[in-house]
Amino acid sequence: MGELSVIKNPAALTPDFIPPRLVDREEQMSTLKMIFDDYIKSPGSFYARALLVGSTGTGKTITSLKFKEYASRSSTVRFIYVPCWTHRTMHSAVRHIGESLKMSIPRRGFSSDELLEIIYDYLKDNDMYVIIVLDDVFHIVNNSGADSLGLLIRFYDEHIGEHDYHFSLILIDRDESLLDKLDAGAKSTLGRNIIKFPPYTKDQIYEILRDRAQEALHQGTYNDEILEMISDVTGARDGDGGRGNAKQAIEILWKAALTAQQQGSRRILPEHVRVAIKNTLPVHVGELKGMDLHEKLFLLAIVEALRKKRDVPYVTFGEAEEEYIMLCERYGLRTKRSHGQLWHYLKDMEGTWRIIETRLSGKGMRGRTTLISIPYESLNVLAQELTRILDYELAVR
Ligand SMILES: Nc1ncnc2c1ncn2[C@@H]1O[C@H](COP(=O)(O)OP(=O)(O)OP(=O)(O)O)[C@@H](O)[C@H]1O
Repeated sequence: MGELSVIKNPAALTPDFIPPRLVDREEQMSTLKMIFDDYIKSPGSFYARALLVGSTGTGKTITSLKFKEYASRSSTVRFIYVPCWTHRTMHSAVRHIGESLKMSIPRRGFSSDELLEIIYDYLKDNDMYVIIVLDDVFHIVNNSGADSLGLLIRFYDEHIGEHDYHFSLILIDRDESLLDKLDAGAKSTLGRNIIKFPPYTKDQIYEILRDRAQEALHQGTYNDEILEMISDVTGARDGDGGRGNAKQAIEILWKAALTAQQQGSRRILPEHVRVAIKNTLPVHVGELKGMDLHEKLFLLAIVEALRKKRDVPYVTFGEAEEEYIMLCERYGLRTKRSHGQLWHYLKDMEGTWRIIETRLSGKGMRGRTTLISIPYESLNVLAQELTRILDYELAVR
């Protein structure tokens, strides 16, 4: 029997894939269009420059690629994309620009400034107009210094009077600290054209995943709750840096789908997602031993309630509480914690121990109730560990 296939189009889960639609980046896209429209419609008319900033996985690269699609439709302006993690010095970046134009660039003997002049003359002689994208430009600043970038940003200061702007510039960086490293002139020009990419919220990540899953996975191999489980752990949360990264979310979806497929499952199950999350996120789950006895019991109750569901990654607070009461009885504990205390434990498990995630139920359920999931660890591993600790602690009491 052949392997059951979950993944329909693996290419759609790779970083190179360009999705048909961008989720919630209309504002950034329209600012880009505003800054560059004159350059695109009347090439050479002025020097357009923009700085795209945002933490990793917030869609800066993909937005610049979508902008390229848009601009290429309506004009003769060409794009030259420079991945600065490959071309880490100004010299290497400028060579790459020349090579993209099919120029024969001498290997030695020219500084990057001289090469840039040669490229500029070539563009002028051939009546060509380009938009240069320097992605992750901090590599160049780190290796060649901010001055070399400053010279590029103010390139036409030396060519005043020509009014023949043959290239424009899009810079991409993780934060705005770049500006402080530039000279005053470059800083003020670029500072006026900053486009910010905030981290994605849970809902935005969910939408990105839904679109991606439709492209990449067979119908019926996943459901909304699987995608929600991934958005819960990757979507931005107030005051929690490092989240809101779409790249990580897509990677988790890919790993979960692959695990499901390798295990011969027809569908992605919550346990596949847990393994994928554990392999992707640098999450440190707190030492369970440090928890209160009844907090551990309540956590085991959540684990057991989730294990009964298998296909569904969430249990309600009520279901967890019922399971907790049964567990207390099984362990012969007469004094149980109150509803309010259990609620307090829940907040602690989410905020301090970082082992659960909660969300409010959406439509389809009567009223709004708190849904609990455990995305960071396999349920079997947790159940074993908790039972071992509890058996010991209760035996020695
Ligand atoms: N708004 C979006 N809609 C659909 N897919 C998106 C969106 N934003 C990001 N993605 C996807 O998430 C992944 C990461 O996006 P991208 O590479 O553009 O991030 P980035 O901000 O450039 O990250 P880095 O700083 O690490 O280079 C890509 O696979 C991209 O297709």
